[in-house]
Amino acid sequence: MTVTAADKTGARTTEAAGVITGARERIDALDDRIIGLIQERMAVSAVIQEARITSGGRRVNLSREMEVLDHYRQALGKPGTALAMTMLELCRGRV
Ligand SMILES: O=C(O)C(=O)C[C@]1(C(=O)O)C=C[C@@H](O)C=C1
Repeated sequence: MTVTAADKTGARTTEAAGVITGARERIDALDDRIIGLIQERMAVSAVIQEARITSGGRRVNLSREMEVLDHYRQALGKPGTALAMTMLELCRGRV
């Protein structure tokens, strides 16, 4: 059995299926860029943590994490805080 564009997108018309397919391609490209930026952030965060640990400090700096969480919350609202917490976990591991 053939799977049509409408089946794949959930649209009920070929016009809507075309819009959705095009927009999904843009989302996939955006997600690739977001993932790349997250990986870049992880690398920069690792440099900071390594410098602090090598100097005798701790991996985690809670006051800075509060600033990061507040930044995301101000930009994206409450879900922004959850997103920032996941980002911080990716960058410094679980605490
Ligand atoms: O800014 C720092 O001091 C960092 O170590 C970076 C970072 C972050 O990824 O934003 C990671 C761990 C710290 O607990 C706080 C923030």
